[in-house]
Amino acid sequence: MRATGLTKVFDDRVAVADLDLVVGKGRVLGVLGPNGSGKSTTVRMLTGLLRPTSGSVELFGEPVTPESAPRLRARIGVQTEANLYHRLTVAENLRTWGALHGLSRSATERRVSEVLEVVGLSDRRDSPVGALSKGLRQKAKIARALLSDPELIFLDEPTAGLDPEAALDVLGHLAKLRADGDTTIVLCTHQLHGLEDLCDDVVMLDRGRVVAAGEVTELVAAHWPDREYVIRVSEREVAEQVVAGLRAAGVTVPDAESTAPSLHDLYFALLSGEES
Ligand SMILES: Nc1ncnc2c1ncn2[C@@H]1O[C@H](COP(=O)(O)OP(=O)(O)OP(=O)(O)O)[C@@H](O)[C@H]1O
Repeated sequence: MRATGLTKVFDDRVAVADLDLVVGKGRVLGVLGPNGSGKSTTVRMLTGLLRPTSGSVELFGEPVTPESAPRLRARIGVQTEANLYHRLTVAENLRTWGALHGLSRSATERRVSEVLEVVGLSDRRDSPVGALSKGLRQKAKIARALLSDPELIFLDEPTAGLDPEAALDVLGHLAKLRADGDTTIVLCTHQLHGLEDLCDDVVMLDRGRVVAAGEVTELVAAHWPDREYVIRVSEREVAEQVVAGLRAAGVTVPDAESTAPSLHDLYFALLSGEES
């Protein structure tokens, strides 16, 4: 997937400005940013739901146009497309989705079992969706996005409203999905916990503009070029002696207790003006 110069202006409000993006096959891209930064608008343009004011999108090597969009959209999985039917069971919801996507009955049955296994929901396949917790419902939506075995899936806030444990569980299942195959995943979120282990690449948006884009480890390292070294010792006095020895030898040790910055630190440094 590739986006070039992607821009969306609503009336006189610039929602997304001149966004360039490439997502390689099998990679996980996190689109990050605070409320109103342009994440949903970006995803709606990438999935062919919203026409950009200017710029272009390519899916599977083909330009997205009003004519090609429906055909290309059939090849991607989108988590938020429609609500689940609360009175139907998880499996019945997925069967309905399979029929909508033209899957045969036997293919649907096979995929229902496979995707429920992937998201860890097999034991709730016969529960009505209305009886599921929010976290399990999110998993059911992710299962639905995976049903037609798409090469590319878009997830919008897959951990929204979940407690930290449920959020990590959902992210863990996505990480497994990444490890198992070559599904490309684009996910929008402003919840950073656990994201570092899942995303290969990130784009950080602020008021529609890209403030950072690239590989997570490279971005963090580029923002803090000074390397930090951790000396692990079991006693504090030993650490103090090491630091005192280094200082006596003329080495500058500014902070003996600092820890490595993370994606979380980078996010707040870039988007809230906080520096660690
Ligand atoms: N249909 C629309 N008409 C007018 N303005 C819009 C429309 N959709 C989005 N916007 C504006 O574009 C900007 C970006 O909105 P967008 O929903 O893409 O942000 P977001 O990062 O997804 O936010 P959130 O995290 O709250 O979902 C906002 O200022 C929003 O008010």
